[in-house]
Amino acid sequence: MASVLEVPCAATIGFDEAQAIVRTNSAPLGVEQVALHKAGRRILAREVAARIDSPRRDCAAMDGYAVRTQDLVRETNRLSLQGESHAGDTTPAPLYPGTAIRISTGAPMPQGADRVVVRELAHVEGDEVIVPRAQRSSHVRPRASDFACGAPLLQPGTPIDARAMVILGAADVDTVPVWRRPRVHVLTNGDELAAPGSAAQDSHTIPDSLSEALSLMARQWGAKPMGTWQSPDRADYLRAVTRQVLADADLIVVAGGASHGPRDLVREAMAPLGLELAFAGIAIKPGKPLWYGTIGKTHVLGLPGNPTAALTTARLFLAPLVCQLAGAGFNHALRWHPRRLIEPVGPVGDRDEFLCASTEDAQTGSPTGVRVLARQEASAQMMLAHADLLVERRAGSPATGEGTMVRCLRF
Ligand SMILES: Nc1nc2c(c(=O)[nH]1)N[C@H]1C(S)=C(S)[C@@H](COP(=O)(O)OP(=O)(O)OC[C@H]3O[C@@H](n4cnc5c(N)ncnc54)[C@H](O)[C@@H]3O)O[C@H]1N2
Ligand code: MOO
Repeated sequence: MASVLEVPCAATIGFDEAQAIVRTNSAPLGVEQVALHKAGRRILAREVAARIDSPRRDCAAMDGYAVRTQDLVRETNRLSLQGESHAGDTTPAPLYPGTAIRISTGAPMPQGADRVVVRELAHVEGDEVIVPRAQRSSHVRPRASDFACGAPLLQPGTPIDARAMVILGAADVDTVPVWRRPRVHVLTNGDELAAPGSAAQDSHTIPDSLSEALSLMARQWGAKPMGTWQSPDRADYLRAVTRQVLADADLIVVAGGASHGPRDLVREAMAPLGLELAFAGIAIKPGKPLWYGTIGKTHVLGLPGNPTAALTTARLFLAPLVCQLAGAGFNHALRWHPRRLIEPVGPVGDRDEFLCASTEDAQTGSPTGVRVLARQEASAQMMLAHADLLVERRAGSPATGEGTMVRCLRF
């Protein structure tokens, strides 16, 4: 990467190039072994193999009677009842010709039995059970028919969700190798900022609406939030905070102070700490002042201060960067999908646009439609209440009518 001093702040690159730079500069951080009960939402780093067969033995799939198919050749068949087998029992006694054993779902099949007659089809008379001719299903779950001991269960990169938890638990796994979570610090800056709840008493301030939002977004995509820090527009203060958080930051997210105002000091403040800038300025709307670099091994992502611009660019860059560092892969956060515009949109200028939009049912009633919100303002915040999607429109695209397919990303 070039030094901060070599790259003019006005340098503007395209969206795809900027994403490629962030992606290729970042990699998963390292592997740690974590107890299963703490592994929820983490990303599997290595393949995990089953430690046991499932089922462990041939077992009953239904409550009923374990029998031999050869004993069920007539329309009705009378068998002598000989004991029981329940889930958790040790191996039951073997089944002899002409006999049946009462069995419950999940219980081991007695040796010699090859099918279960469901309770509903049988009736008991004294110490005998009367069962019909063999039906199509044997209602037996063969040993290792779900998975065998040693079988690979989940591929590296799999997020450990509730479904993955079932599989890992079933395979008797108690610890799993997962990628380390990126430790993220959020740094907002501006003389005007005050913590939410404390702005009303001072009319010169505005609430800092980004600290908690960015911290939450980072956490939602797999980061470990380490703290939020507020700085006035002072280079010495910004530098001191940065120096302090560098001790345990994999990623510093900065909001504000990204453009060219006399008080946009963040990059200048970080330069003496070794900031290596990869880009500053990108041809997208909103988010033109976005910048990215590293200080040693720490990634630094600079978002514009306008809140909707900050959140939009965070969704496009912070979310995939966190996913990349957390082992889920950059594109895990970039699941673009097509939707049909339900209203026309205007032409696009010379920057790619990412528009706040809302999911709308198309006239067919299928939830595939999208409505681009009317007033797109990088500084507006209320618009976010309705924006559950971002719509991508490439630079130079003409106005387009209702019904056109556009690429969308969950916001
Ligand atoms: N001469 C130019 N001026 C501006 C340009 C430009 O290219 N040339 N870009 C504009 C664009 S686009 C944006 S976006 C803004 C962003 O600039 P900064 O990142 O330097 O942001 P600030 O100046 O610090 O703040 C902008 C705006 O956002 C408010 N803000 C900042 N942080 C927060 C926060 N944590 N919570 C709530 N609101 C915040 C701040 O009060 C300002 O109103 O610059 C344009 N200017
Ligand atoms: O690009 Mo700025 O991010 O318009 O608001």
